[in-house]
Amino acid sequence: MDTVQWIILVAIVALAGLGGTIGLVAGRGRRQPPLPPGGGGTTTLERPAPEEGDGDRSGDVDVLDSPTGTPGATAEPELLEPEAPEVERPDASRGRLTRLRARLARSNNALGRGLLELLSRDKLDADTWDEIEETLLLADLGVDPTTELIDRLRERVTVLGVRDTEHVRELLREELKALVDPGEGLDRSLAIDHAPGRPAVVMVVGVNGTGKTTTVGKLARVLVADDKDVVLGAADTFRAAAADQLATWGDRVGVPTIRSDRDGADPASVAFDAVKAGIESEADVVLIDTAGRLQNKVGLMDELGKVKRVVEKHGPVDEILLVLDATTGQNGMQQAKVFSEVVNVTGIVLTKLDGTAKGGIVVAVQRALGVPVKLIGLGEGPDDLAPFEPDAFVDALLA
Ligand SMILES: Nc1nc2c(ncn2[C@@H]2O[C@H](COP(=O)(O)OP(=O)(O)OP(=O)(O)O)[C@@H](O)[C@H]2O)c(=O)[nH]1
Repeated sequence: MDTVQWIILVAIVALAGLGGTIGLVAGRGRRQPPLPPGGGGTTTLERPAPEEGDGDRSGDVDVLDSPTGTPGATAEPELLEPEAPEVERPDASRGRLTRLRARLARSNNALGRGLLELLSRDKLDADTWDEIEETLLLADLGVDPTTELIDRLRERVTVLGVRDTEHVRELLREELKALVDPGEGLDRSLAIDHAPGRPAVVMVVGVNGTGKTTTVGKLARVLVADDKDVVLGAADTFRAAAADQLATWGDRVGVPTIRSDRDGADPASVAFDAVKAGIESEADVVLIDTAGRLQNKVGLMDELGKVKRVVEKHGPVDEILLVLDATTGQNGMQQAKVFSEVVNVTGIVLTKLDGTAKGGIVVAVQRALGVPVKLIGLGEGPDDLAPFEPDAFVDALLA
């Protein structure tokens, strides 16, 4: 080959190489989908803030956002499809308390072990009974239940002369069980069976910081694990982060969240839209998170009362769950009373029972409100919420 032929050959090879590179770059560019609106991979779409008191609007719920939903119309929908986030399959709710029992037993060690030790002493004198009383009061059992328990135990242990540890444990178990589950027709099931044409509506109320939003998120997972279609309503519009937090819980299990993008928007309107979206999507359950500022009772009453009234335009609210932080003791009892005067509480959720030796609060709060504990929170993990089962609870206390 002479020089001219060499130059022509090198030029052809160089051009072919350049063409290939351009092709690869262009191809990669086409396959790269643009970020979904808002970026960051979140799929929560936000609605304009509703007008104050404008609850009864129709046709404007355009915000049923879901990780599996499709964003707004585009010329090339296949290029704009966001990557579907991984949807988790939560643990089944059955038997959860048994699984989480070790946490309850650990934190309430002082109660169960302490009582058993005291009751197994050779001599059950007045001082020992005082110590037993103190242990029960420290566990927040409340004065009346403590007196009742001591009277009954005194009678059975002293009079019958029961001494061996197994027998004492059995008597204590029976007496604690009688207090935790007084058998006055306390129905611990959640009212989550939807009526024809509308979902069951569950409102979750409580002071901020008690674990309300977390509980709504965990409860959504319990329901999803039980094959329910759920819609979340972020009616805690007082703190914008609360709606973000709720939407994140929902996203993880493929549950849509209805929210407003405006801080301080009308909570009743958001709750109304959530139920409306639940009806339209034929959901089984709508869970509504609310704000619980306790600045004064009148303000709270106005806000929660309005949310309930507006939601009831769609049909009755089936369940009102009051979330109480078990670590707050008597303070929590005070909150419970205020809330129960404001709304008709139908069930109690006791959170943070993993971090307190005050398991006796279950008895105290049921007595004070005449309403059953239906769920308990036993940790910060997503599946650390369990249906309350009196037998498993008492067994854990005495483990
Ligand atoms: N250890 C423990 N922590 C919990 C439990 N439930 C909730 N928490 C924690 O309590 C803190 C407050 O929970 P939130 O759900 O934000 O409380 P909130 O009542 O909704 O408060 P706002 O978001 O301000 O309305 C969070 O750090 C939760 O992880 C529980 O059962 N055990």
